[in-house]
Amino acid sequence: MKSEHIPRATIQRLALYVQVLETFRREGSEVLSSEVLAKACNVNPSQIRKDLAYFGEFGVRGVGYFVQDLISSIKQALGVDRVWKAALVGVGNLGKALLRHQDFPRRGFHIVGAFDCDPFKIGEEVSGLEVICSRRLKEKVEELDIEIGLITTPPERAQRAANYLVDAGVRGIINFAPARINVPETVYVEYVDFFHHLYAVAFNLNMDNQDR
Ligand SMILES: NC(=O)c1ccc[n+]([C@@H]2O[C@H](COP(=O)([O-])OP(=O)(O)OC[C@H]3O[C@@H](n4cnc5c(N)ncnc54)[C@H](O)[C@@H]3O)[C@@H](O)[C@H]2O)c1
Repeated sequence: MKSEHIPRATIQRLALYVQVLETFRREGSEVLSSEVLAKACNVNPSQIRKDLAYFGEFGVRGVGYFVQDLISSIKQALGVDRVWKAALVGVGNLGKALLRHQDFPRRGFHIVGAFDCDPFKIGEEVSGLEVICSRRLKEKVEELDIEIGLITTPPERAQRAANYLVDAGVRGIINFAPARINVPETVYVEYVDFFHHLYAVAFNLNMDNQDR
């Protein structure tokens, strides 16, 4: 892999390529031309070549990409060809839905700890996991080898949840709560908020309506 900085947009496109390639694989395709892959991903073929070039040489001139090989190579490049253990903090509506979602283990992300601060929830079982008091995060992160934290608390509690995770040694956080969190530079945070997508759709519909 080249040591230069890989843009975030490239990482996001690589995830998209895997998603599209897996669909082709399910449908029985073994080889794909770069044009077909590019069209399905809604990018141009040179963009795909540029993105893949960060990680090595892929594809055969005049043939295209071998679907399974490319999926394996991209997953290896992204570091998702292994199991990652995660903790979820905030076992409410969203937290429970994520805990019950079968795609996490299927894709190599095992949520092995569920934490909450509500005494009525502590001890409850959700999707085979006992809800544990968030004060015990540090102990459990060490015991269970947890590397990723998912925050699904109310926004005003997200910083506290992040503090628990950082203090426990977690270096990767996905924050589903609509709040920015402060963490040390060594901790990587991703924010997920479907309202951002709804805003984008609403904005575009609004623009279309104004053009009519
Ligand atoms: N990212 C998205 O697209 C998206 C979608 C829906 C909801 N959300 C957000 O997800 C969050 C959860 O929503 P919900 O409907 O599940 O809320 P909820 O009230 O049902 O659940 C929140 C849970 O967090 C727990 N909690 C509070 N403080 C805590 C702390 N310090 N440590 C551990 N647990 C703590 C509460 O006891 C509760 O069980 C909210 O911030 C909401 O805005 C995001």
